[in-house]
Amino acid sequence: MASLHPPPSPPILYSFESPNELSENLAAFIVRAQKEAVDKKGRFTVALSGGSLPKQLNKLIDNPAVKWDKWQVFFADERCVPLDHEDSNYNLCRKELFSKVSIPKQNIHHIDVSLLDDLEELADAYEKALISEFAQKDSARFPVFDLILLGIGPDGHTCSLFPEHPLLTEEDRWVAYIEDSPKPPPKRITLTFPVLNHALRVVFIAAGEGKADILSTIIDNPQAGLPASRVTPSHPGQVYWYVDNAASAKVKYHKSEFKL
Ligand SMILES: O=C1O[C@H](COP(=O)(O)O)[C@@H](O)[C@H](O)[C@H]1O
Repeated sequence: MASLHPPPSPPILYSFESPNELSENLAAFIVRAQKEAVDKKGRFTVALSGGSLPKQLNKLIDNPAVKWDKWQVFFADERCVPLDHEDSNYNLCRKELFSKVSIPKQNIHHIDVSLLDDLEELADAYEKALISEFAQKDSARFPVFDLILLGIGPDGHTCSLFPEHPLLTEEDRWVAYIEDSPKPPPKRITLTFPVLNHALRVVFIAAGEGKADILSTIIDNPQAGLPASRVTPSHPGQVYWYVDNAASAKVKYHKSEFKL
């Protein structure tokens, strides 16, 4: 019998000459996603990562098409440290983006640092922040982000979902915590696969030859089951890869031509 649910769409891979060209085209894509979301629902829900990602959003700054007051910003993962700590993903995004644009403070949903001593409470509180943004306005079992922006680590991790970690099998929670991250700092919270796999658009961003080996494993060999390969949003969700040619040098998968 035919399934009622179409299978996830294959990823779309765009590869650009340089990190600069990557950032420009990524900005154009984000602006289009924002317009679609705002026209439809009056708001744009985005999850940001830390690492190398925030810098690559630089072409959004000073772009008059960006309606910052419509953005509702969450974190795809966060390190459980104070907000002004050098390991904080919030702090990194603040330096690279928030301090340069005008997102209303109440629309940037960071962790509650008064709960840093109790990670279960902290993850629960973050999940509640997601529930109040999504569950009251949409009626889905899991939040449906308009856009989730992700990075990849050299071991194939994404968010704070690390290879072979028990969290890879989480099916119910929206936000989970870990205390044993193989990459420091050890204590983190993360969106789970059910959340990633209900998003409308998930974009992985990677630049530089240091990402070349892991990128080819994630994209060309998804059966290896690395965390980034497990991001396969259900219909009508779509995974995109925005990478530069140095990062995609070893990838055999078909590269699409970028068109807006
Ligand atoms: O620890 C983390 O690492 C990943 C990848 O970082 P990158 O520097 O290799 O881009 C990042 O996406 C995640 O948010 C962060 O907590």
